[in-house]
Amino acid sequence: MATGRTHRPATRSRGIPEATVARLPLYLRALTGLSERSVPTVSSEELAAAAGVNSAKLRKDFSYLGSYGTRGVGYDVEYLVYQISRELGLTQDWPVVIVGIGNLGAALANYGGFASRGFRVAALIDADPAMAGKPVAGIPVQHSDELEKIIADNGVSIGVIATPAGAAQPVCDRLVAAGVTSILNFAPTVLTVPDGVDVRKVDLSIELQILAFHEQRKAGEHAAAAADERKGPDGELPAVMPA
Ligand SMILES: NC(=O)c1ccc[n+]([C@@H]2O[C@H](COP(=O)([O-])OP(=O)(O)OC[C@H]3O[C@@H](n4cnc5c(N)ncnc54)[C@H](O)[C@@H]3O)[C@@H](O)[C@H]2O)c1
Repeated sequence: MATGRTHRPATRSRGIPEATVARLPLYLRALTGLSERSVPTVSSEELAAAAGVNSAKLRKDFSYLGSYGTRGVGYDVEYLVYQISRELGLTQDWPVVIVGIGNLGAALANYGGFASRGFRVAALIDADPAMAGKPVAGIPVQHSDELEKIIADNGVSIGVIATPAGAAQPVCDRLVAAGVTSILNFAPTVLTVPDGVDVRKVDLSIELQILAFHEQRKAGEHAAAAADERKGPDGELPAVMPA
């Protein structure tokens, strides 16, 4: 679901292209499913289909990891899970703070998928004094006055912004000044950050707008096909249109 870009050159320092990095989570998700079903090995074709990626691209991506699989056997699922997790930095625990604990922030706090992927929700922060101390997903919300201290105390480098759009840039500035170097932004605004800070944005409404575009195009194609069917063999529309 993540969209938007990371403010980084196309190739990362260790020589893995950014496009490959973006596909690693897709492979990991597919491999985790295989691992849960105790599948020991997988061919590049099977894994590519499960990840929704072209198999030649997958083999190229895995060559950057130094993983070539065994002819006739395929890739060792557990080893690939480990390799990709290590490459993505998921073999260590990442403390994350969520700022803005409204509808979305609370839903994110309750999302079990963070912890299972190595992201620990270290703190929930909100500017509303009435929320301070109230538990959400078992974690007491802390007031945003404490933001800098919370970041320092927990060694947080990843911040999630779920505030209204107008608050997102000032919140981002404070997070960055406090030492956060990666931001996942859900607020519908473009954030400005200094070099060395990565921002990814998630915007479901943009995804829906893209689907709406495709729906509109499909509807246009269907209408054109129906009009073609109504045309006679000479390409002329019949004199009386069907009701
Ligand atoms: N990316 C997406 O797909 C997506 C989906 C839904 C909502 N959103 C966006 O997420 C944001 C939150 O939506 P919501 O429905 O949860 O809103 P909400 O009004 O329920 O919650 C916003 C919370 O942010 C807090 N807040 C405001 N200013 C703050 C600040 N300076 N510091 C800390 N906390 C602050 C408020 O007290 C409130 O609790 C909005 O910007 C919304 O547009 C994005």
